[in-house]
Amino acid sequence: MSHSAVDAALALATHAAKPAASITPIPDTLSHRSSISAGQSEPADPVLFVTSELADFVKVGGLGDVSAALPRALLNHYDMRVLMPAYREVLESIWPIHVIDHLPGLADIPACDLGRIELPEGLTVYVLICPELYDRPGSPYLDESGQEWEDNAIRFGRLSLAAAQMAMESSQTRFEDQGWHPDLLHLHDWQTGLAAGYLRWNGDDTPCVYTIHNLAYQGLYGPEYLSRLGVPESAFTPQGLEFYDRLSFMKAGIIYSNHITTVSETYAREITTPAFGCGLEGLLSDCARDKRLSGIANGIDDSWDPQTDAYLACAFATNDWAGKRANTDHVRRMFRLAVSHGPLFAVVSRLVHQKGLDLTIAAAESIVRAGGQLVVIGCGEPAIENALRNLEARFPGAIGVHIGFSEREARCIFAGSDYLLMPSRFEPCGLSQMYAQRFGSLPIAHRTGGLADTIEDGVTGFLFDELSQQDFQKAIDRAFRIFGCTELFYAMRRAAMAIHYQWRLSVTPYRRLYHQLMVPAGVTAHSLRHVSI
Ligand SMILES: Nc1ncnc2c1ncn2[C@@H]1O[C@H](COP(=O)(O)OP(=O)(O)O[C@H]2O[C@H](CO)[C@@H](O)[C@H](O)[C@H]2O)[C@@H](O)[C@H]1O
Repeated sequence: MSHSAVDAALALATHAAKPAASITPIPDTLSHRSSISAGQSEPADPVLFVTSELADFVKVGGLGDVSAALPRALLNHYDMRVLMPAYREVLESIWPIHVIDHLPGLADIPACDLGRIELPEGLTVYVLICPELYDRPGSPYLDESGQEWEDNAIRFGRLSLAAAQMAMESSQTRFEDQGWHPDLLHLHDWQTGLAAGYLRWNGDDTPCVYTIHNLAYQGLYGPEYLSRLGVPESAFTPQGLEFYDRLSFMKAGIIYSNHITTVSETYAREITTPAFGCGLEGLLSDCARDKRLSGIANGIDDSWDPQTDAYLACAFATNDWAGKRANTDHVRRMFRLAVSHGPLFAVVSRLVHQKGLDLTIAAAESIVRAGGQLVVIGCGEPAIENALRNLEARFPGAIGVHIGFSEREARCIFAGSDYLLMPSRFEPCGLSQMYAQRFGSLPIAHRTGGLADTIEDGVTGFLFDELSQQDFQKAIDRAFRIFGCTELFYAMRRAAMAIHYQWRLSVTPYRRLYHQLMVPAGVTAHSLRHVSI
């Protein structure tokens, strides 16, 4: 059978769910004004992208990747700038920081300095210099022993407050950096949710887009934090940011922002249901009804290219399967695995309940018995880390585990593996499956969220419907069978490598959304009330 005949046969055999329509499609309202901005004949609209991670400095998971790529992808159309905390990794980076302003504190939130860093590709990053909150070892969210920083509410209250202070139109405190002042805030996840609240409580109507990357992390704190964070008592109601007697950063973002997005169309629908809504499904259903909720899929940046990736043992292109095999051999050596002709399965993941590692751990023995091998890189919950270490000890030479975080190793594993296991319980978008596909590793994944939208079952990977050991095992069995049919296997690889989820595709819906929300210059209805937050 020729390659194209195999491809056609595979395409016919697929049972994949096609990406469904967005629950709130963003209407095409881009006017000449935006295109003029794109052509740079008048200044592009200023947008502040507020995030707790940026892969240039620090990345815990997918948010770091998105924050590094999406603002850069939007730079052609907007004067996009990023705001983030000056963690130790930022302070110790090679990039000079120019201190440009001082932001006052509020209640228990300390005052801080605002620095500016110029990153490659013209990306300006504002950093919050507040060593007492951010200059420490550990991750942005956890201390070195894996416990949440006990002052996270204040740390991310500080980030949210800074975003609001920078956007406020108050004549007294109006922020401006050489004429730059944001006309729109793009907030990400619970760590930034209070920003929209701080604006509204001060009568400021600067538009806010709030993107949910993971609804499961909500930033919930006791009512004593109302006064500590300077949140008005009147906001502590079920219609405000109260969530079962606690203050919810996530709910603040949803309630006070103009529009909510999440990172795939399927997840946007899922979070309006009790199974995925984490208790916020009612509110999110209301948002959907009011056309305030949309799904805009993530992309992946151009550095994910097996032909140019400097981290790989051997660059390779589609059909250069010897080149791909050189990477497989390299990964086997990295993890001290035996020489083998069987398939190499991989996990590159945060080791958390969401990712269904319990299913992978339970399937590992059957993978080894069937002649496969497994490599894992990840870090997270100690119980999962220990279970994986035990697995490695039980199957030396067949299972290799690296508890840790390494971009280089992750890329080598995507390039060297045949299959990537992602039995996620839920997956807002998922980037790893897209990286794997680019590098010719076929994802085996639960049909949920962004996984359902980016994997075509039997063509660019394998999907299973029910989150059960049995269904997952069936998908793994199918992968073994395909591995034995070389032509089919290579055809799937080719199909997976051919898809490229470029950020360019996500830029258009974000532009439409920004455009819809930004009031044309000169007719802004911003409150010019004197406020001091
Ligand atoms: N030990 C390790 N070493 C090196 N790299 C590692 C690693 N562990 C994970 N990574 C990398 O971290 C990223 C993880 O991104 P994902 O999107 O797959 O999941 P995450 O749950 O973090 O993101 C959340 O936000 C993103 C962004 O919106 C959504 O796609 C996702 O569904 C949602 O859960 C990938 O780039 C992966 O390669």
